[in-house]
Amino acid sequence: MAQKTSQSPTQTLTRAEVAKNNTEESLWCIIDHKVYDLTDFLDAHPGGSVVLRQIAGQDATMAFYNLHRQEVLQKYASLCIGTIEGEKPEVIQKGPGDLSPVPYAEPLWLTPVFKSPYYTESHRKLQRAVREFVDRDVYPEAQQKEQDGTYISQELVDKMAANNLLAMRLGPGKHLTGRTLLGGVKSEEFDYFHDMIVAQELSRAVARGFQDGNMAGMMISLTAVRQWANDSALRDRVTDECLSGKKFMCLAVTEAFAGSDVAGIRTTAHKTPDGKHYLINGTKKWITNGMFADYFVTGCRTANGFSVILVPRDDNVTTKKIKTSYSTAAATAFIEFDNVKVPVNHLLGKEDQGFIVIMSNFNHERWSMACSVVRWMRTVVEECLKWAHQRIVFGKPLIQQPAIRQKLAKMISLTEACQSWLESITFQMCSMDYAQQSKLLGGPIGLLKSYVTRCAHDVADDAVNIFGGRGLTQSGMGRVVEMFHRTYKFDAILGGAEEVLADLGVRQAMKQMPKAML
Ligand code: HEM
Repeated sequence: MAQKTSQSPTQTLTRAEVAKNNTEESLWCIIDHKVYDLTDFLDAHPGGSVVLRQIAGQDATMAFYNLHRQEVLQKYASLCIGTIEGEKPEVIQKGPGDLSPVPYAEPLWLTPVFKSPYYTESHRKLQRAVREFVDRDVYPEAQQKEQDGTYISQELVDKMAANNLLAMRLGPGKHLTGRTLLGGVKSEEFDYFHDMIVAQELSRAVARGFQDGNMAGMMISLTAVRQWANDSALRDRVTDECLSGKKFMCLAVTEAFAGSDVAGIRTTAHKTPDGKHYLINGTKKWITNGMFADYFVTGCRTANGFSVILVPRDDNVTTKKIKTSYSTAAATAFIEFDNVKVPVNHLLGKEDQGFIVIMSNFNHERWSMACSVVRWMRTVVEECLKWAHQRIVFGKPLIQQPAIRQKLAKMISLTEACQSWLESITFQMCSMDYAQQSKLLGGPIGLLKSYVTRCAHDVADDAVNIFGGRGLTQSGMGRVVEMFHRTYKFDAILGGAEEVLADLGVRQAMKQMPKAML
């Protein structure tokens, strides 16, 4: 029986030496040409000690990759005691910022040799820098918060603010002036393709609740303040507070009484007799980031219509946590406004004419959601390709089953089709001003989001079938697929339900219809 020793990971060992360490007193195995000492890990192994005793002293590479994600080995790197003499690890270890070598895991413009008319070196620089930031700084916290349901840390918010990631979330505009962006990108270069890159890279933290907890509320509400505030001093102060990460903002439109049907809301804003304030009364439901928001961009009924008002939190605002099917890290709230007094300069746009504020603001929100969902679909395609490639079923890799290849073909096609349409719409956004976008792109963006989430439905469905039980399990190999299947509906409902947006798209198209019969 071999003696248990404390070895250095740089040492080389022979297969014969490993074979001698085949008992509970000293249990080694080989995974990808590296030697692991599992003796002290036997009792801690989530898969139990029996399976480890069965591979004691042997090469367990096939068995390991049939059941574990590569990241398991990174997490337990301390168990590695050396490498097999004359052999080299074959598995690719991805570092922070690296592109994936898996086919279709990256959009075509990031795939070697493939070209795109839309992206410049500036986009590539931003993509590299944001990916590295997400891998290093966002991913670890996202995973932890998704699990424990607590909110984003001030430390990460500060880091994002310092790197102008918060500012970039609002899209192109004057709020970027004078800021140096990640990758050395100049603020005047920043267009909607840069914006798309930020949205898509951030969703690579694969934590759907945290993804919304990560300032999604500000992203969809500060845009309305920037565009529609009547008081420029207020606009600039609030912008500075939010983009520096000192204050938090959310969009408070939906209610128990009205979801996508914005016209049905019951929260009221009555002017005080002196005309200096509004008194806000009512409730809001499903408000992303509402739990920690300092400002609420709130849809209200006013004397003769609907208005949007920036409401600061005070003692008359109460927020209660709502548990949804993704993590409470999203800080989703039920809100009560009980006689909240707000100065009239907090009105956004004109009184009773809030629809244009909400509707034009929706475009960027819905488009951003489409960006993230498409990236999620791609991540799921990557997960399925990796799994089908390494999972052995009926004595051969899963990918050798034609039924699985049919599913993958469909998933890849849907993802590529959605990305291409997204890029085409993004190009239109780059060449239109805000007013043109509001007038002409509400319909196409509605159709895009609606179609993308329908495709997400199909991708999620096929992915779970490919993963089997693991696609229903919140840890281990299938955890990304499980999360996508559980949460893609957020994108199908939030920001306008699938059917409502599809209908909007057709109604808007009909407005352009020539009067004459054709
Ligand atoms: C360095 C060696 C190993 C480490 C660090 C390790 C770690 C883990 C971890 C963290 C899990 C939880 C699931 C996950 O996160 O993927 C797990 C599950 C499991 N492990 Fe290991 N493991 C090792 C080697 C092995 C080997 C060699 C075998 C089999 C021969 C094995 C069999 C299993 C099984 C059967 C499960 C349950 C999987 C499931 O429910 O899908 N493990 N292991």
